[in-house]
Amino acid sequence: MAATGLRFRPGTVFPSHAANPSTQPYHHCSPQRMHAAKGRCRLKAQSSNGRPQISASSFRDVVIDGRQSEDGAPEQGGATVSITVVGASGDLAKKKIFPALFALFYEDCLPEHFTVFGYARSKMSDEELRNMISLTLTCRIDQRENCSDKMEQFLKRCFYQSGQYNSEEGFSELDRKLREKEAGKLPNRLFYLSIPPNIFVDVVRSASRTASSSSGWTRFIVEKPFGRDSESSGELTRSLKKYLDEEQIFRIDHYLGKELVENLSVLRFSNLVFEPLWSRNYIRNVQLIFSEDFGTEGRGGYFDNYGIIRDIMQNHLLQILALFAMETPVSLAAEDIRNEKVKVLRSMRKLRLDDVVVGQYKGHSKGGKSYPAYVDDPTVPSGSITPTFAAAAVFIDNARWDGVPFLMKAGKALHTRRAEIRVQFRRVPGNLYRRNIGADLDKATNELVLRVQPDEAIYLKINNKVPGLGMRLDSSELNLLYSERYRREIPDAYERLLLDAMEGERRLFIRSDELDAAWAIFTPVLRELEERRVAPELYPYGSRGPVGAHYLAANYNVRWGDISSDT
Ligand SMILES: NC(=O)C1=CN([C@@H]2O[C@H](COP(=O)(O)OP(=O)(O)OC[C@H]3O[C@@H](n4cnc5c(N)ncnc54)[C@H](OP(=O)(O)O)[C@@H]3O)[C@@H](O)[C@H]2O)C=CC1
Ligand SMILES: O=C1O[C@H](COP(=O)(O)O)[C@@H](O)[C@H](O)[C@H]1O
Repeated sequence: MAATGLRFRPGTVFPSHAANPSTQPYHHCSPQRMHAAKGRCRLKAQSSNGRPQISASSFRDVVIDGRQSEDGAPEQGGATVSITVVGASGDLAKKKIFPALFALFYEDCLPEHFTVFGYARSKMSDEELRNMISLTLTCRIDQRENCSDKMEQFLKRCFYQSGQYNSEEGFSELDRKLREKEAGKLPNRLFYLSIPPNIFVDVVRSASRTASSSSGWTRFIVEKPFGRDSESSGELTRSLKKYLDEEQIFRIDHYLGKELVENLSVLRFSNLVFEPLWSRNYIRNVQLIFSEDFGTEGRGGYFDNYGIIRDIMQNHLLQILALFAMETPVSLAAEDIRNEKVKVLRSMRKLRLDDVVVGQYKGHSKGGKSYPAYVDDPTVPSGSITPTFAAAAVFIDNARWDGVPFLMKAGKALHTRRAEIRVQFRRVPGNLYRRNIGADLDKATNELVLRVQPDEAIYLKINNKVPGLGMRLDSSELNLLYSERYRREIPDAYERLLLDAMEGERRLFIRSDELDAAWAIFTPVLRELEERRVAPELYPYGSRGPVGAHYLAANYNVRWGDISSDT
């Protein structure tokens, strides 16, 4: 396989190469497989914008004989990357970022010379940070061979700096320690802002002034929420751009790092059977569904200021929609893809209040167990009307999608945890088998389901003849269940995105014009919901959500796919 310019990740092979051990997807890292994995993680030579970059591969290439000093810091020569997790004491850092960094290290996807720093106000020694990280290692790696050895090696590369978020002294001290670890190598620095949004700008101001790399790149991964509406988002962008170029800002939407979402474009653009059907001519409606079987437990304080529309719909579901509906990009380069996504978003109608249903979960007892209401959370103001559930019908006013309802549904404390994309096709015109199907022809239409999580799968519902002498049809599934088809584990979204940020690959990060277009769709309705104090429909914790969602779908002659079947 040609390597230059292409991105090879562990497992990016076609089955026809399976006989060649050097290209086999590796499942777990035996020494031989580790060697193969190194190759696959490291072959990328250019970032999507075509600029030469100090990619992970370059580290390995430049430092041919790189050695570590006692404390794990790299020695002279070559390049290095320092990853500073700002807000290191927080929930996301512990739950996702450190485990993802360790998984990348374990898979040999990090550069030869790297250092991880935690930064937060909490007082902690390096040892305490290491202890914290090791205790919260609940990643996919923890059952693997050599995990504890690798963990020890990883922890040696982790350090901590305590400081205020608006303090140039704190970040100057960090800069001093970073320089020490960089030990004269070409320094590249990645800051991950895993902090509440009200301090994003403080951190960027202080860190960019005092802790930017002197000669390598400096990048900032910015977590959501990117504002509450068009105005605050615009303000945030303007403030960040006082200190950073757009090129340095990596706005993360972790749904874009999920395997099935990444696969959406492959499915569409590399299979002849799908793309010709991908329009209003054959597709009746598209459904984007997110549900969680737990409430806002522990995050109520943050959540109450945002609500489910801002937490899930305006970003995760809308990003999936844009990828789903975009025209074929000129190439797979980040700017080509983001150009197409922004065109779709700009073609969308502003969401109307009549096309939205909001809900909030209420307390519920079942089987002797009681489940709290949203407003029982002590961090939620009493009498809050913040929606924990929303359903919406959105439309793309362009030639491809004119009149096709895109239905979104997102909720917390529902009966199941699931994220999926459902594509319901039109009925077969003049269907020869209509007698066998019955009166409701819409029930017998094809449905393509991409289950993003859990149990990743792609399946297509088709009408099929039940074997036998008669002519009875049923709805059956052509099912690609990932756990059966692929032996390898699916990486966490944060692994992919962290690696991308280090490689300067922006394809899965949100550009500022995409963000503006996304807020333009939702801001008017969010304002109206708040100004009119629209009361959410209450639904019991653990239920399927408000019935209003069914009426909304029925207005467009749609049945929710996740309700009508349970598959
Ligand atoms: N947690 C999650 O599942 C997800 C989080 N996010 C986003 O990631 C970011 C981080 O989230 P999360 O880790 O949950 O946040 P936390 O509330 O855990 O905050 C992270 C750290 O920031 C510091 N901090 C907290 N509140 C304040 C404050 N008011 N002023 C100054 N510092 C504060 C604390 O560190 P210290 O006191 O030590 O300085 C804390 O450990 C947020 O933007 C969030 O929206 C996005 C998706 C999912
Ligand atoms: O961004 C967010 O996502 C999580 C759900 O992420 P998942 O990868 O576990 O599906 C959600 O719980 C949280 O409220 C939201 O802020």
